[in-house]
Amino acid sequence: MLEVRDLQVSYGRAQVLFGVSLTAPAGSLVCLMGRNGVGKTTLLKAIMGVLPARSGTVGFDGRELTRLKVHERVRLGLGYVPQGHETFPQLTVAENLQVARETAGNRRAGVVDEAFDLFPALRGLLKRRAGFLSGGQQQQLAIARALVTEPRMLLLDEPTEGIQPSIVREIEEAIRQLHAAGLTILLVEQYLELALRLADRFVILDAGEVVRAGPAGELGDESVRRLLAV
Ligand SMILES: Nc1ncnc2c1ncn2[C@@H]1O[C@H](COP(=O)(O)OP(=O)(O)OP(=O)(O)O)[C@@H](O)[C@H]1O
Repeated sequence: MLEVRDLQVSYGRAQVLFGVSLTAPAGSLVCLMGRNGVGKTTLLKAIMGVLPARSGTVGFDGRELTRLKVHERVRLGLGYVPQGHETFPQLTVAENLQVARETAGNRRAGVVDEAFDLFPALRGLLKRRAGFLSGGQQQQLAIARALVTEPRMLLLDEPTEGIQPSIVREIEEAIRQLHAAGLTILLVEQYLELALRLADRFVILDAGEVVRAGPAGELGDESVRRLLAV
């Protein structure tokens, strides 16, 4: 279970998160939503330790993570797929996965194969440099890269953004399978229909604060749609 309490985050003097609290129960899929620029990416980065929290706490499975470094959070079970995937373009698919496995200190050999079960197309691209893959394939590689660290929780930042529809469907199916397998997932997703199909719960941010949270069934409410309308 992930427990974020009263998190405040700033870029220099510009405060972006103003006391955000949210809970993702073990095994749940929580959709983090909100208009552009409200702080969704900032929240994920602060949960991972990519950005420091000014105050507040991040707890995971009973441990306080707030002062730990990114790689320590990875070793404790958090996996992260950043917005725009951020794969290493000069490295091959195999090397991208190898780097992640080493960072996490994971020696189990079968783990890469399991990631390919989810995205079989990547198996034939092992020697291709990531920079030469399509955007959708790079996104799949980024998810596979997070999975080889064997996380218990996955943070996914808009994995379907700007991706061709056929691969969006594959990514949606992969997320569904990971959720069904028991992974806890925090998914940033702008597309309401996708959130309705995947989420158990949702949290909406607006101007760096949580303005609404609840079970996914409420996502269809007019009042929720209004919070998301541009
Ligand atoms: N490195 C940075 N330095 C200063 N301000 C930043 C930086 N990154 C983001 N911001 C600002 O912080 C606010 C929140 O940005 P953030 O990327 O977290 O929002 P978001 O909800 O993820 O948006 P989007 O849906 O567009 O990805 C925005 O006003 C943005 O301009």
